[in-house]
Amino acid sequence: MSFIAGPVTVRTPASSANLGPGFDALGLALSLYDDVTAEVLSSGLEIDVVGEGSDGVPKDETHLIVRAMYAAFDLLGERPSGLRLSCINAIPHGRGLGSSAAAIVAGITLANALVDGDGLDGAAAFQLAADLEGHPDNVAAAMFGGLTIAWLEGEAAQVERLDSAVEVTVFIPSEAVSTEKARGLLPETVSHADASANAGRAALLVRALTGAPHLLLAATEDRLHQSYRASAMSDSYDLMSSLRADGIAATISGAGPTVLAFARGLGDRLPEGWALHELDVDLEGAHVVVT
Ligand SMILES: Nc1ncnc2c1ncn2[C@@H]1O[C@H](COP(=O)(O)OP(=O)(O)OP(=O)(O)O)[C@@H](O)[C@H]1O
Ligand SMILES: N[C@@H](CCO)C(=O)O
Repeated sequence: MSFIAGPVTVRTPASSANLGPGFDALGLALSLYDDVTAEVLSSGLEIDVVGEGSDGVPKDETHLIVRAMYAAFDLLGERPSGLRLSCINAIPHGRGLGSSAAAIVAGITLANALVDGDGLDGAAAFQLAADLEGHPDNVAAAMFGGLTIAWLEGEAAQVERLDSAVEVTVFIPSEAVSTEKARGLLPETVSHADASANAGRAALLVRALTGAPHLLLAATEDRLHQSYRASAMSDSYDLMSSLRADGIAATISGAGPTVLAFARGLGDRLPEGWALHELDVDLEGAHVVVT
């Protein structure tokens, strides 16, 4: 196997998972991006990070993008002799906007682009991303763009992708909550009534997000995860509840603590010290940037 020298740049979108009732299944790609450039070196590993996470992420082989690249190269049969990575990050870490999924998908997409010949096909790339992330919802949206419905057939990750044109505002608190911590707050079992309520709302949500926005408030009602996680993100839970009480469809984005609202013009609801972005749905997913 051989490699091209590069450099190659990959752009990967942020994503919001769950969207209320679609826990671990629904994902929406958002117009906030990380750009990562990689090139092959004769030896060594050089990593430069600008923007989100620049102070926190490791600059060695434990860097998540490098781990994903190596995992893809290992499936393909060989790693390059050395690598240089340059990351320009806009997706905040540990906020529920799919930063880890974007890093994993960027790494796999870059590895494919640096191989001189056939890389992993779409199904193999998605399976690897879902295995590395541990659940498929964010990686589906980051890889394919749009609105994604992901599920598992045994261990095999599956995805169905739809277009969506909803407008979104995200409210991002300054403090992170790790996905690991937020998942640890979930109960082992839930009631049949709660499970069936979520199944109905999740079905309705797919319709609401693909051309029936008047259904969004009802369709984003959740009983499976948001209330269980409220203790780790009480300001976010309060903001989401107050937006919903005013008729605005709002959810906790992914594992939180970002609040996502399907509306615009909400600047007056922004808590002090938080950041706000008005975003569109990204329809492209991760892709090589052609210059
Ligand atoms: N661009 C990146 N480069 C390197 N490491 C990253 C990058 N993005 C995320 N990570 C790693 O992933 C961690 C955040 O992952 P985590 O799953 O907790 O949150 P998230 O992906 O931002 O949120 P969510 O999964 O709820 O959408 C970071 O602390 C960092 O270790
Ligand atoms: N579905 C996941 C998304 C975060 O990665 C969760 O809520 O834990």
